[in-house]
Amino acid sequence: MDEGSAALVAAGLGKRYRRGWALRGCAVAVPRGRIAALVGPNGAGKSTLMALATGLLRPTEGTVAVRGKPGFLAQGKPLYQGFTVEEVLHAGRALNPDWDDAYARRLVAEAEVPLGARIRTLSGGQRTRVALAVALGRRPEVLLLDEPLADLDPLARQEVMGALLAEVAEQGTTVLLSSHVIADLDGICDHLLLLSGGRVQLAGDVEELLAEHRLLIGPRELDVPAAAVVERRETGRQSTVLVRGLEPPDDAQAHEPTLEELALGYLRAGRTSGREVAA
Ligand SMILES: Nc1ncnc2c1ncn2[C@@H]1O[C@H](COP(=O)(O)OP(=O)(O)OP(=O)(O)O)[C@@H](O)[C@H]1O
Repeated sequence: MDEGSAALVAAGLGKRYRRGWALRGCAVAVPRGRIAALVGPNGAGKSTLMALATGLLRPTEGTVAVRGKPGFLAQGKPLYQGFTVEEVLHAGRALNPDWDDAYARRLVAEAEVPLGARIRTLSGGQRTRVALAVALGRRPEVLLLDEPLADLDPLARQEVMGALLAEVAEQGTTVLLSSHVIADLDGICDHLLLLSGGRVQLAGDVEELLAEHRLLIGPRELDVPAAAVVERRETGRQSTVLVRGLEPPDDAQAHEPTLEELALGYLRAGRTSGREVAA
């Protein structure tokens, strides 16, 4: 990876809370203009990485840098519940010297959210669209979104992602987006950062990663070189094996994994090999 062109870079990054390490030895390089998926199970360190990148937390060791004007949408979309949408936009303008009011208002109008409505009366999807308008109103170059899709129904998730994609494609914004629903990120994210137990388990260009892997389905006794196996499961008389950099054997069906199959394979493998960071 060429770190020189990266918009978000971390080296040897670690964060220790009183209970132990939440993140350790993380090397990250998200290339400029990419939409990067930040994926991992509960407690993997995703929010911690976001908070370190935005400067809300200080690293215990190592470094992290955002190269460009940052924008951040924290988990839970913190907007004042008693404010109207108009008041939220007003606060955005008052707090940010480089606020683009026309742009933020256009995004709210596109979401068909009434300006006079109080935040607490909005649906989850509408609230997310307002929170995104506030985050984008600053015209960030690097946008960090911590689970923006949580609590949204599938239709609202699609709408929010569509709106976000249209904006960042137009502006060339770099995005780091965390989500538990990996299927939502398929076809949208072109870079993957997979965290597990506070470590980076897999990172890189999504298309390249998918092309390097195959999901094999074959007989239980399917013979695959151990070095190529990422994860292997046996059900009944069948083996399902995720492999990297291997010409599929003749007695197996092979297909390129989806982003979800790839990520789940690595996450399950990480769980069983006990690579967690000691607390
Ligand atoms: N303020 C804190 N004090 C102590 N421990 C913390 C704190 N914040 C997070 N942790 C711990 O650090 C680890 C990583 O947490 P983090 O919130 O970064 O994970 P996450 O991947 O965002 O999880 P989730 O998917 O559940 O949101 C967890 O073990 C968590 O308990």
